[in-house]
Amino acid sequence: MWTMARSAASSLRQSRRRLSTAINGPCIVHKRGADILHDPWFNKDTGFPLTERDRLGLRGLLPPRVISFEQQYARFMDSYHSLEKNTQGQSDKVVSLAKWRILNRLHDRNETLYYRVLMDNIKNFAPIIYTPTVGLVCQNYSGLFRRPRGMYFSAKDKGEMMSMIYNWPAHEVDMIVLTDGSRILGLGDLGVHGIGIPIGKLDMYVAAAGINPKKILPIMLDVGTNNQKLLEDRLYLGVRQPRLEGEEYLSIVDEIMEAIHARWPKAIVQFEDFQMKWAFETLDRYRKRFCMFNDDIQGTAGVALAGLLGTVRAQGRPLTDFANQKIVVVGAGSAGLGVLKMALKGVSRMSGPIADPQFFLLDKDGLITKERKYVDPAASPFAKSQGEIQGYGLREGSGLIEVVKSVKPHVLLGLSGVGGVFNEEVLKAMRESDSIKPAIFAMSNPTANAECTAIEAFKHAGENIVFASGSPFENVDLGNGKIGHVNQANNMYLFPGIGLGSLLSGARIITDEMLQAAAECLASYMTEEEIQRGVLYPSIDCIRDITAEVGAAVLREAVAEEVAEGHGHVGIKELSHMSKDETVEYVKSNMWYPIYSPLVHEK
Ligand SMILES: NC(=O)C1=CN([C@@H]2O[C@H](COP(=O)(O)OP(=O)(O)OC[C@H]3O[C@@H](n4cnc5c(N)ncnc54)[C@H](O)[C@@H]3O)[C@@H](O)[C@H]2O)C=CC1
Ligand SMILES: CC(=O)C(=O)O
Ligand SMILES: [Mg+2]
Repeated sequence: MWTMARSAASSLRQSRRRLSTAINGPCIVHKRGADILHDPWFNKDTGFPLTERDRLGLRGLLPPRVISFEQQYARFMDSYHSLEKNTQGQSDKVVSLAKWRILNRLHDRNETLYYRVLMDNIKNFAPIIYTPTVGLVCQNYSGLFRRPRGMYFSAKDKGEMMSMIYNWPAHEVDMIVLTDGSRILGLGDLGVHGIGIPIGKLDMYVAAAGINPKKILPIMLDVGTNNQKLLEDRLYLGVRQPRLEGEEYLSIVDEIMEAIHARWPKAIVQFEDFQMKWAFETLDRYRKRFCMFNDDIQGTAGVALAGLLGTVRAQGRPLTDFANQKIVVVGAGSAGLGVLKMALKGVSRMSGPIADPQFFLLDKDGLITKERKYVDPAASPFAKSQGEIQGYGLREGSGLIEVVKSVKPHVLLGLSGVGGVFNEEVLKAMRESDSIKPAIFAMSNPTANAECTAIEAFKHAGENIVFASGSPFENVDLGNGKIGHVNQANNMYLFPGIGLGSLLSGARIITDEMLQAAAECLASYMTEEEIQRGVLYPSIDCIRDITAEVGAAVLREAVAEEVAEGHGHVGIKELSHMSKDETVEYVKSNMWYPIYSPLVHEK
């Protein structure tokens, strides 16, 4: 299946142009008057037509003039551009937070308008509501907090979660992103402040996958924090106690999972930014019982694999050559190990099982080998034996520069969370890579934690590299009329499609094959011409289209594997009779699109 379907790519190009604009039907609302104006799900601000104002008891509660959606949109964008102008010259932090605030105020007030401006300006706004600014927001959460968003379950709620879950006002929930705040991006344990991440991820679900914002739910599971600074902060909003551990911790996660499942048995749960030990343990514990996945392990792996296959194509080699690529992965955490696990599977699918894949794994203590006293079980398949590294003159704990100099890798991939670890010396050593187009993936987030910047990579490693980063960087002007293209290797290209495809198939569980299908779909999205220019991933402007394709691929795989049960009125029989194109259309037609729907009051 690992082939590049050129015709598929060109039909995708066409479908990118006809963005699905499903008309939303009327919306039932159980409130009236000021309660509607104060509910961002239903509020249209000055956009309520006069007849609706009469029907809903709004007459007199708004200025008389009706402002159209387009006018409201233009007014917001004007305010946004004024803010950009007025904050010129101020620090990045001040500007980013000011932009986040203006978007957040709109989010709090009018979700339809918020999601439309987000969708239409995704390239400019994703860096604000998602990485990197979301990291800054989490770090400053206590100070920025104005009103809650999502649900908060804490260690103090043990035994109560089954009833608490019914406090959420929406009857239907499709998509949940759950965190315990223990590893927020590369920023470490941020405790309850980590809620910003599920919020940002779910914003991407709405913008990219068209999940109805009334059916999303960010959840913070606050089991304490080991961040001393937060524990000592008198304004810290979370539980001021060290993190629960062991069985005590797991029993809390069990409880929330049972509560979610009891109220919304078909909801998809995305685990996000759990520290490694719990990321793997909870994935193993729940993946056969609930429809869930871990984005950092599984979503990241698929995105990285798609990029790695792109680098093989960029060298003009057949995909089967993937088995011969020398890949150095820096960071043996949930993300790095997820990538290697999926890459190993990819290699054996393409070339059959091979004894010693050319993968070299480093953590904070250097190269991981079988000589090491303790190797995490998830990392042990990638620990090198003496025999495998002898020829390279390497040993247990060899440093990064030593490894790069002796291995001459085709790919250097960072998921360490450590900013600048790909220093000048390391990048210069990549000039001796055995690849004609060495690849540098600095995937850690947010920007300050990237292993190197785009400018550093092109400057030190050479102009012939392909470069990808987890957080966005500008393309690099190489000064000779050429541009160094910057890719964003971020799991945002997959998680919305994984969630959407699982939802629309009514999957009982999310299998490895469904994730593999998602990765394959992303891998085959780019044309040969794009790949040759070093463009490994689509522009974020196309994220809704790529998500529809990924969603369809996941759905079809769920059906093929007989884990699908159908969704709404569309049963398994209908799903299994859909052609590939029909599946894509079906997925698109289920995407929510932000327009004002007529509101119908029902008691
Ligand atoms: N671009 C993307 O889509 C994604 C990026 N990430 C990023 O990856 C980073 C790591 O995430 P996790 O694996 O979950 O974290 P983790 O905490 O589980 O693992 C970090 C790993 O890096 C290693 N490390 C630390 N310092 C190092 C050094 N100086 N040299 C080599 N290795 C070092 C640690 O020993 C550990 O193995 C974070 O910054 C996160 O934002 C994670 C998921 C997706
Ligand atoms: C992108 C993401 O999931 C992370 O950095 O953790
Ligand atoms: Mg994450």
